Order: sequence, then structure tokens, then C-alpha cells
Amino acid sequence: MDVIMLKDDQSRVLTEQQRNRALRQRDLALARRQARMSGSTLVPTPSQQEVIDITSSPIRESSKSKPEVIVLGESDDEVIHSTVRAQPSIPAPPLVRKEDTLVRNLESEGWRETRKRPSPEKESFGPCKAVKMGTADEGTSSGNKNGNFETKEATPSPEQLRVLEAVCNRQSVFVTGSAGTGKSYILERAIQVLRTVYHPSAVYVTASTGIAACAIGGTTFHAFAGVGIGLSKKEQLVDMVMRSKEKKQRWLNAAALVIDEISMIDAELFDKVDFVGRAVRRSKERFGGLQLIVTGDFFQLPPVQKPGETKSFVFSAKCWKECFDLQMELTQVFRQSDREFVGMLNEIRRGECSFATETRLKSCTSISTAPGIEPTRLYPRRADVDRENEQKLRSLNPSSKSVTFSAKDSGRTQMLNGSRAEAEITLAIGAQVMLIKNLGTEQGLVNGARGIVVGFTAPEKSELRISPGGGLPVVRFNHSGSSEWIIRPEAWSVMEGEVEVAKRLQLPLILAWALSVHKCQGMTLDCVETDLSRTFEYGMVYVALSRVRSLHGLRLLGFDPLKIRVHPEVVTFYDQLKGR
Ligand SMILES: Nc1ncnc2c1ncn2[C@@H]1O[C@H](COP(=O)(O)OP(=O)(O)OP(=O)(O)O)[C@@H](O)[C@H]1O
Repeated sequence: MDVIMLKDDQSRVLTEQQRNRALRQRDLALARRQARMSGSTLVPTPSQQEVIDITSSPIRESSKSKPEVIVLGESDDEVIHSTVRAQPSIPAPPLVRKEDTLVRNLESEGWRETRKRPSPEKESFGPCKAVKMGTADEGTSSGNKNGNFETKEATPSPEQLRVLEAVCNRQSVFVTGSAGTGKSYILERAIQVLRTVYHPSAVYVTASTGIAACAIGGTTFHAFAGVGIGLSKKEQLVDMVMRSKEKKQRWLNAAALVIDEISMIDAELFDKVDFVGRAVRRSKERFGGLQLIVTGDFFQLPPVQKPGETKSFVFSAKCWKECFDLQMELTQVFRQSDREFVGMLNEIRRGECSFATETRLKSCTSISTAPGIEPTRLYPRRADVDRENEQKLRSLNPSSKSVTFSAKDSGRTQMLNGSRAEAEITLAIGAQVMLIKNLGTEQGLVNGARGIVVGFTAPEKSELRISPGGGLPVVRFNHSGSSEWIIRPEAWSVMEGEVEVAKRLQLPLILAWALSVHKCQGMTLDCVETDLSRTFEYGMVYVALSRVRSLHGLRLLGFDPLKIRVHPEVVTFYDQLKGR
């Protein structure tokens, strides 16, 4: 690669191509700003058009080239922050077609399969851990971090473009907006832009929780900052970072910091990390001069608190106001196209519920679903989720054999408690499952994809402990017509810095007849059944209702408008943002 000795403001050498692109992005942003100020319309020059193309072209997600992440775990009451990082998982067969590998016979209860070795050229299909069976069309859909499927390409809306312009222009931005306005979508594009503006290794992608970090291929905010759980005094946290060459280097190397799901970070931690950044980078600027790209919706679930703990919303942090050049509230909802439903959701988001909205919601008592797929039940508490999933599994055809998969754990295994991947998962034919890792975006095998177990392979050697006579599960996903996939084990690791301290190998599946509201935040679901009379948390009713695309996909078993809770500080914050 040609390298010319030019440096960016973080003293890193830029390639000529990176430098030119960065300069053109800045020029475009300036030209647009000037055009806006003079009330005229910008007619882009060819080179500006190239920049527009970069920022508005759909993201081709290549989850396998991005670092993958590991989640320490979550529970209903607590989301455990974890270190996450790339994990080369065990070698797995390539993505192959039915005619090359497997022939199955579904006539009888059992499975008959013949397996040929895939030819070497087929192995170039890539490292997908699922083996396709069946002959249906290749999936053309792609999924975003939330496993939201898109069958057509999206282009940024004007307000989303404004965010991208600011990002190009090296401005620090806070992007908020109601559920489904494309915060995740625009964040993915912003990261893409940042990696052209700066050297990609200087762009740090983080999220408040391990699960959210997992979804965007990043690390946790805590892990980036190198402050452990951040309870010590700010001066001690600076010492902690300065004593570690690696942590210090990370701060010095960074040029841009992305933080997703900011609503789960509290004000005190945010101020402390700002202090650390200024001290370590010897700068008076916010976070030591990093460009910040921050997203989240404070009307959704708040920071997890232990009993007796009082955490303040991050927007009340002392440094918050000086952190951003632009605070942008996205208003165009993409998840739902039904204007009536969007209006109802907007009411509930702000803690209101008119008589008309209550009546309409209470009329959502029936639902139509694809054959064999039941609506996902959302529960406020995890105990109910586990009970429902176990009951449903037991009620499947008793003659269909169930197979239990025990994870293979290594290292400091107590650190794997509460991991996203279960220590043990039992499946049977007919079980409704959900993928918890991106296996192949092109095929729609993304985090959040739902399907049914339709069989098991013949017993084969595996790293997992599988109950006697059991093989790997074969799953038909909701979106994939008659295509079926063999699901193989994946790896989740717990890292301390760059060192792997614990690892779990397990199937990337969970039972999905039921999910907790916490787990579904950020997801799009086609059909949901839920009893919202037992919600207990701020924003919980809103998060649950806003997962579905339309009222046709919603069956409400219970609804109590008094359970719609919104924190008054959040209402005030958004009023101020709107200049009310
Ligand atoms: N400009 C756009 N054009 C078309 N579809 C879009 C656009 N922006 C986002 N979407 C789609 O809208 C859906 C919701 O987007 P996304 O998940 O990014 O919203 P969100 O604001 O992050 O939601 P939540 O707050 O619930 O996590 C996704 O399917 C996404 O692909």
C-alpha cells in the first residue's frame, strides 16, 4: 500500500487514500453547511458525490471480518458488564448446498443422511458455522445488529444524513429518537464513515452492556475505559489506567469513541471516564479530545440498579453539555408503517395513554402466524420466561427425542455464570429457537433470527457433551422458506484486556417461545404475545409494544395503562432538547 507521511490530529500516519477521502468528506460537510446557511441546495461535485455514495450506500456487513464479542452475561435484574473481543471459533464446515453434502429423508420420524466431503472449492464459501440443507432460494435478506431483517436496501433519511454529515465533519454527536427510528442503522453507517475519516484502529466501538456491545461488534464502555467497574475515585481510576501500558496506549491511540445504548450508563461513571480521558491524554477537551458518537433512547429501559442504589441519568453528567456539537432526535419511524400505531407508541413513550389508544390496544386479542411458528411471548421477568420455555418443550410430541447439549467451559469458569449462551440447552423436534450470534448475514442467519428445530444429524464427534444418541440440531428459520441449517457450536470468551480468562463453547441457540423484555430491547419481532399488566420498570411497556411491526402482530393478554411509567427527568430532558 502506498503510504505518504501525513499524519492526522492523533499523529497517526494516513495512507494517501485515507487522507484524500477524509479531506473530501470534510469539504462536503462544509459545502453542505454553507449551502444550508445560505438557503440554497448543494449540487455535489463528482468527488463530493463519491463521499455521498460512501455514506449512503448500504452497509455490507461482514460479521466474520469484524471482531466478534463475548458477553459475560445478563440476568433480569442485572446486566453484567463484560469484556468482549474477537474470538476465532472452532473450525467448522463451510457453507454448502444440499446437492454437495446432505440428503435427508423426512418420511419417517428419524433422519437418514448421506454425507459427502465438500469439494475444496466449495470451502471458499466462507466460515459460516451453519450448513444449509434443502433447496429453497438463497436468503437475500440482511440483518442489522438487532437481527432486524431487511429485504430491500435502505437509504438514510434527511435527518439521518445530517448525522452522517456531522460525523464526517468530526463533530461529536448524540443521536436519540423513539424505537425504530433507525438509531442502530445510522450508527452502523457512522462507524463505517469514521473508519474512513480516521485509521480504523483509532475508532473504538463500545456499548453500555455486553449484550449491546456484542450486537455491534464492539467492546463494553467499561472495558474500553480500563476502569473496571468504575467504583473507585476518579483519581484512582486515572492511576489504574496509567499503570497499565496497554490501557494507556488504548486511550492515546483512540481518535473516535462510539457508545451505543448510552441510556444504561449512569452520570457518575460518564464524568469519571471523561476525567480519565482528559488526564491520560493531557487535554482539557471532552474525553481528552475524542470525537464522540453516542446513541440511545432514555424513554426505553433505564440503567440497571441494585436495590438501594440511586443512579442518575447520564444526561445529568457535568460534562454532558460540552460533550456534543450536535444532539439529534430522529423522528421518522421505520419499524412501523401504520401511522395510527406510531401515534399510539409516541403517546406511550411519553407516559400518556388516551382512551382511544387504550381501547385499540385492548382490542388486540388475536393474531395470525406462519404455520408451525407461535408468537413470541414477552415477559417482564426472566423466571417466567424460563418456566414457559420449559413447559412448552415438555409439551412437544413425547415420542420425539430430546437432546441435551452441555457447554464446554474452560478457564475461570465462574466468570461464565449468566453468559448469553446457556450452560445446558435441551432441544427437541418442534422446539422454537432463536439465534444468539450472527452466523451469516447474507443468509439471514443473524442474531435474533427465529426458527424451529426440524431434526438432528446422525451422532457425530463434537466438542460439546451431547446426550447419548443425539446429533447436532437442524433448524428451519422463519425467513428461510424451506432452507434448513445444521447449527454447530460457537465460542464465547471472557477477556481481561487482551487475555482470555474464560471460554464457553455452546450452540448459538436459545429457546424462543418466550423472551424477557430486557432481552428483546432493540429487536424487531413479527408476532408477539404479552401480558403488560405485570410490568414494573420505567419504559417497559413501551419497549415491549414497540418491538412489533404492526398491531396485526400483537396479542395483548393484559394491559393496564397505569403500568406505563416514564421518569419525569427524562420528559424534561427531551422537552429541553426540543427547545420546549
Ligand atoms: N432510512 C431507512 N430506510 C429504511 N429502513 C430503515 C431506515 N433506517 C432504519 N430502517 C429500518 O428500520 C428498522 C428499525 O431500525 P433500528 O433497529 O436501527 O431502529 P432503532 O432506532 O435502533 O430501534 P430501537 O430503539 O428499538 O433499538 C430496521 O429494520 C432498520 O433497518
